Amino acid sequence: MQTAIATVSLSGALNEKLEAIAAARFKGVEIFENDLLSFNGTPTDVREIIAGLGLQPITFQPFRDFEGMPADRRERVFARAERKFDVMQALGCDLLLVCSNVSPDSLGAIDRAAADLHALGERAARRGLRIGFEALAWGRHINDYRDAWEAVRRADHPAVGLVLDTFHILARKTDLAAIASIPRDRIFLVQVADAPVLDMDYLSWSRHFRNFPGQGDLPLLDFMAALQATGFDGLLSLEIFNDQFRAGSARSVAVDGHRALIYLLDQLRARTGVATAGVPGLPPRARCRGTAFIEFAIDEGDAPSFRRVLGGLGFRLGGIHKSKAVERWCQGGINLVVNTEKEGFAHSYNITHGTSVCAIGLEVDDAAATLDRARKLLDMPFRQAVGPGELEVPAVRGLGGSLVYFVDPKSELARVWDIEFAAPDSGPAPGADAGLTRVDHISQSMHYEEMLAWLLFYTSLLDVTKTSEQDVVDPGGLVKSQVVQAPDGSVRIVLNASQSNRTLSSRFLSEMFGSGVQHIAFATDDILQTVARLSANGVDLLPIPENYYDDLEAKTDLPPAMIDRLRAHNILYDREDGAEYLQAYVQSREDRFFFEIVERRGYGGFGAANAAIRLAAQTRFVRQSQHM
Ligand SMILES: O=C(O)c1ccc(O)c(O)c1
Ligand SMILES: [Mg+2]
Repeated sequence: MQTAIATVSLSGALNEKLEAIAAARFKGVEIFENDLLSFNGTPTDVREIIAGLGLQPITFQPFRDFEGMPADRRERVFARAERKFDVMQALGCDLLLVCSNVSPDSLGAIDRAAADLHALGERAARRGLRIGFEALAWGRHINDYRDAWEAVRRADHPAVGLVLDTFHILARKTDLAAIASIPRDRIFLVQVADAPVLDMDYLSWSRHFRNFPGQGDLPLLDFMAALQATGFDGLLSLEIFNDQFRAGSARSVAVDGHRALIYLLDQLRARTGVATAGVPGLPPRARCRGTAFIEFAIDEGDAPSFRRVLGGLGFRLGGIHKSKAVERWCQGGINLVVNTEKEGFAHSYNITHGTSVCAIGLEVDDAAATLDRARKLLDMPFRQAVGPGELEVPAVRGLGGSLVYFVDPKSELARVWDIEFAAPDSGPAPGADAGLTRVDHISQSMHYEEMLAWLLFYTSLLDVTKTSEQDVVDPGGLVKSQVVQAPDGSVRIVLNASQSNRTLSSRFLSEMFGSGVQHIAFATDDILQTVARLSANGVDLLPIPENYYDDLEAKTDLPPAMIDRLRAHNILYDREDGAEYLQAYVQSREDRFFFEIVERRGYGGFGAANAAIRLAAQTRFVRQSQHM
């Protein structure tokens, strides 16, 4: 299988797109005519750029409104095609993609389309070129791959073949059974695109909302399995019309595309047991066992107050790094790493972002295999110099340049705390343990354009599923929120983004100079006891308005004494199908990260019903603090 991507999928000028495509290690490229027309260079120049980058131009496209034109316009259409053939020969590209006619002037009948395709095939063959015919979902007469195939079959010309595009096929929910009857050498090109399920006309949906395989909701694996059954081993190309991708960085979008394709073929192998030739086998998606640690990059000036916050939350100093200015703070099964080093990764991260989470450590079944998978998915491994007596903990770059480390219970990594840390001689007197048991979830804020990329990063690497996208109302605008989580809930990561720059999520991005962890939720088995201890430790919780509790009283059958306790401690409450969720937020005076406490009583969600209340309370609180 040869992997490729269409230039239309990326931002920039043609040369920039080509460079990004080569850098992302694709072999082939579909040249979109508009990218050529707007490029300041001849087709021969483009041919040289492509060759210089080690790429192959696999298709020139699209050639529109061809088949079924009335007799008086037919010659004109062929003359137009001959001009495109000239360009293709200069480009060194042998396949012209002809998409089905959308013109109201066009005439139907498969035989007419077949005759036109045959005649075009004759002309193409004279120049050593080929024609691939594709059914657009909104084609006037041909909008179904089965009709396109019938036209190609009847054209009966070796230079005329079929182009299958998953968007057009799956958007219309076309039955896939007929793919099995298409001889594999008659399929000249397969274009893959995913998309979220949206209720809109095919053309707008296709031109603005396509995304990479795995980023949308279309049953791409069903299609791939049907295609694999034909023995197809040809060109597989991403053709993604997406407004966010066109606005993003061509280089990172191209890498995302390749990652998505590798992951798609990996899932296909897992499903059918048949590997795709030329695609390396990957270790399975990493099974998550929990959050091993969260590392904070802190400068020395901020460290005392940060330690006070941790102490107030019931954490105690559990270890001091043997050779670095790094501390381990513990409570229940939670490990927080406080890094105040003056060099190295955490230090540079702190210089750019200030006090922030610079790394997340995930416990997986097999850390080395996880890193191997990450490499094969074109994720970015991270290494820095390791001192004597230190372990090299496998890591990749995560959101906003932060790190994701992998540890496991089966290697030396399991003993990292014993190997690298010594017991503290003395430390600040700890506040009372607050009963926090584990990291419940980590919430990350990012730019809207990045969200699809990070969903793909997590879902392709880890054994996690994503929930559907939710809109949360912030006083400053809407926030899109989507969760990736392990099947057993051992790891839950909430991804937030908004297009408004006035939401808490966006203010965090500007305050922190980039995307990153905005809040961390710790779990407790008894939130009432936890908040009582926090209160005794002098920790203030975010005030929740009285109206909220009045409404809670009206809509639930909670006993008044319980409502009073929730009210007294500023605890938010949600119930779904008998399962309960209780949450409280630690006050934060800035638009920076903050902590949350949650108790789940069989509850799997994230208190979506309370999100708007909480965001309003936080916004109000930060504004008041800033005016004090
Ligand atoms: O949106 C279009 O017009 C268009 C053009 C060429 C394609 O291959 C396609 O899938 C869509
Ligand atoms: Mg297409």
